[in-house]
Amino acid sequence: MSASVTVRVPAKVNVQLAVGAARPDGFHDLANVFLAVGLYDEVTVTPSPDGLRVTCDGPDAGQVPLDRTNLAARAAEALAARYGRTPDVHLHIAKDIPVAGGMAGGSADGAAALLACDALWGTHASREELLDICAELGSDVPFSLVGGAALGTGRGEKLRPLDVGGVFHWVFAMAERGLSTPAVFREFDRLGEGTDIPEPVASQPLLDALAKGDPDALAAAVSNDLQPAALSLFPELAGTLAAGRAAGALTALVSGSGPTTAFLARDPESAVKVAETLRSSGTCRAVRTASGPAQGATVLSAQNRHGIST
Ligand SMILES: C[C@](O)(CO)[C@H](O)COP(=O)(O)OP(=O)(O)OC[C@H]1O[C@@H](n2ccc(N)nc2=O)[C@H](O)[C@@H]1O
Ligand SMILES: Nc1ncnc2c1ncn2[C@@H]1O[C@H](COP(=O)(O)OP(=O)(O)OP(=O)(O)O)[C@@H](O)[C@H]1O
Repeated sequence: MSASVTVRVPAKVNVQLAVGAARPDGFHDLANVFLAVGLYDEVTVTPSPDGLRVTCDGPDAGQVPLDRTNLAARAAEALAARYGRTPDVHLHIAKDIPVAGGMAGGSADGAAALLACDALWGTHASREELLDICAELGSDVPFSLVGGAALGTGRGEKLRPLDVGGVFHWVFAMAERGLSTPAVFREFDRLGEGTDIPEPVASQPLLDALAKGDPDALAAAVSNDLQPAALSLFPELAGTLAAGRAAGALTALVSGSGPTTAFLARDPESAVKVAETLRSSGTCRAVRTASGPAQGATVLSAQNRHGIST
């Protein structure tokens, strides 16, 4: 049995986020087109005789809960419960995905911890079982496991993989503070009060643009129904979006529930230019470039108790 397993897991951007009316259970039906992008967390799991423990390093580590509310801890507990064992592991998160940024950072850690514990414990859960546990943990977690590009329906957990015909180059601007996902959905409900909210449907031009790998067509088709709600709670984001557009981005949008803003560039050179301009614009905390699609949660290395890679 391995004594340490490391899993790498990507962030996501939603290139389409169509949101329906609130359901009786409080969730919203979505047509959620996910694209995984190359900003990664790594979760390393090792046996811990003293019980479950979480540690974290990285620029945003101070904002990550280290108790049992951490999605990585919840994933380890969920897998252990299914297989009738104790979740006696140390989970270390090397965090590079912004926290509370709308890029599914916590969800990514949940998916990574699940895959890592499955490998460490040799539980050999089926893909379906892993996806079931992911869906219990959160709406974005199944996609973090799968990666690539996918259409999420239901609350976002029912996935259909999508073809992507090329690499898309993105710039991400991190905001000065986070936004709470439930608060953004609540604001969406408030803004929509008294209006007819249509059923969420995936955009065919958008799916075609992804399949062709055509950045201009994708730029013309992206949409995010949560953007007005995110802007209402965080009006300064309008300035960041405008700065990126003025810098030559093909399009600018809020990533998921925000407040990270996403800018599509035609090529890597143009992404670097947009990133430089945004960095000096004074409208954001930090700027990163990343391309997608990126691979979902992947076991990077496993070591036995003698420290030998297996
Ligand atoms: C905004 C997105 O990131 C887009 O991918 C997701 O829809 C949010 O996914 P997530 O963070 O995994 O969300 P969950 O942990 O499942 O739910 C957190 C909260 O967000 C709201 N929520 C989430 C998903 C959904 N389809 N409808 C909702 O209304 C609910 O208030 C819920 O209590
Ligand atoms: N492993 C984790 N990493 C970061 N935050 C976590 C983690 N586990 C739980 N959380 C909690 O979840 C909250 C949201 O963090 P997260 O980074 O997942 O937001 P997000 O990227 O906006 O999520 P999403 O895009 O899925 O809506 C944090 O404020 C934190 O309290």
